Amino acid sequence: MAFKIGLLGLGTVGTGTAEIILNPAGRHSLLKEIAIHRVGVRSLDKPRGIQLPPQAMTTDLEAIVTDPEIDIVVELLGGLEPARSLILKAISAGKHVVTANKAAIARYGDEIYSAANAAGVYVLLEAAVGGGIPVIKPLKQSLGANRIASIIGIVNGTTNYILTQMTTAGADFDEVLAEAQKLGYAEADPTADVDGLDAADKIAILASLGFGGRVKRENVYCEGIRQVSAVDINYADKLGFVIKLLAIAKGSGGYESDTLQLRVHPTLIPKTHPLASINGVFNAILVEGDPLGQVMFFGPGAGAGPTASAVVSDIMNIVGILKSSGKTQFLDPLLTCTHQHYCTITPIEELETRFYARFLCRDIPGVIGHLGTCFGNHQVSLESVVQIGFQGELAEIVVVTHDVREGNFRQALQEIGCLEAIKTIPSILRVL
Ligand SMILES: NC(=O)C1=CN([C@@H]2O[C@H](COP(=O)(O)OP(=O)(O)OC[C@H]3O[C@@H](n4cnc5c(N)ncnc54)[C@H](OP(=O)(O)O)[C@@H]3O)[C@@H](O)[C@H]2O)C=CC1
Ligand SMILES: N[C@@H](CC=O)C(=O)O
Ligand code: NA
Repeated sequence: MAFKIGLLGLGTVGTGTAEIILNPAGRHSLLKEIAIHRVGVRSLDKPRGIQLPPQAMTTDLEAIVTDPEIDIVVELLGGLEPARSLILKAISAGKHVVTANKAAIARYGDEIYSAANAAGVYVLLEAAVGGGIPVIKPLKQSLGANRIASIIGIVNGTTNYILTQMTTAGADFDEVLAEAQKLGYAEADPTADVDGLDAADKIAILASLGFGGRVKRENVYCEGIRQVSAVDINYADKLGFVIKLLAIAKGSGGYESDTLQLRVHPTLIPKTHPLASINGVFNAILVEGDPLGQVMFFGPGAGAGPTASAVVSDIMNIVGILKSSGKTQFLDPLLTCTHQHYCTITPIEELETRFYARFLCRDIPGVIGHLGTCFGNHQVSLESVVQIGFQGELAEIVVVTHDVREGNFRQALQEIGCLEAIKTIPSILRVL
């Protein structure tokens, strides 16, 4: 008897998922016991890249999540609604759920996992972070013995693809974004990628798993890559850095540590750092724990095949459990989410980090001295100050600070902004 899947969505990831299930040859034998029973889409007339029996296709998604024949609902719609309501309905109908929807889980994880635990069903989400990279299950299971100190990742394929193309080919932002959309990497609304929201969803999920507490999505500090310019990419290169969109979660005391720093922003990374060489659509997540030390998960972070690989592995995981126990009255605590408390997130102005700032100023004697005085007034110590180029009549000065409290750095910038010689401060970026 086959285990029946109700597939919600037949777009990039849905099609990739169906392709694997319909072509089990040469893969794990459990795949032969999985059948796509029904598929829910928005439009029945759209041409599809895969052949499915027309009678399996429907626009009535509620009928799928309540269909008594279906064992596992696979939600690959994206967006918040109707995804959230359909997941909750599937759970209350006793279905296990597999989803790639980080946006919905990051915001409604609390509601969804409470419902799933009460109903005795699994909600698995390996595809939601890092696409095809196994990172959710390793964090839940293989790293469970560790006190996690930090999780730092490049977790958005679209922005990494854009930054890589801008760095290596001097490509234009809008053109590369259009390419990423064509390749199926970007979200339906690519502002979620470009503005860092997708990465923020993902780090909220990873932090919750790594640090054993719930995270309020709105507490994740988030900046995207719109302000990263070719000029800064060049300066970063000259100073020995590359610019990447990083998602960072750091705890103060391991598992169930209550205070976390949680942020997404473009970051200058030393070229020697392991994350510096992660290019294109690839993602990587560097986890540091005690006693393990550092471990890095690397692979394709978006796209049909890689993401479907993660979706299908979750389906197989559930099928394996159903086959061996026949029921799931007692959920495996290493596969579920049972956190009850919310972590406290440190406000961004309290955090200490290095900064890169670029100033455009009149080329008059003493400017660098004035900058140094303003920084000194706010306990901001400088690691380097360089004046390399000109933009028209204006000199360009770039500073890199030592670790400083963000609040102090911002106060210093305010004072600097009032200096007669300073015209603008076009870029402020953090440095790892
Ligand atoms: N693309 C990627 O690389 C990755 C995506 N993800 C996540 O996977 C999920 C799916 O993404 P992706 O496949 O790229 O998205 P697509 O936009 O390519 O596909 C979405 C599918 O859902 C259907 N759909 C959407 N809304 C509705 C609705 N209201 N009613 C009925 N059907 C609906 C669409 O139907 P129709 O075809 O008729 O329009 C389409 O088949 C998202 O949560 C995304 O964040 C995660 C990792 C990587
Ligand atoms: N839009 C996302 C898709 C995978 O999660 C990305 O670009 O990483
Ligand atoms: Na993954």
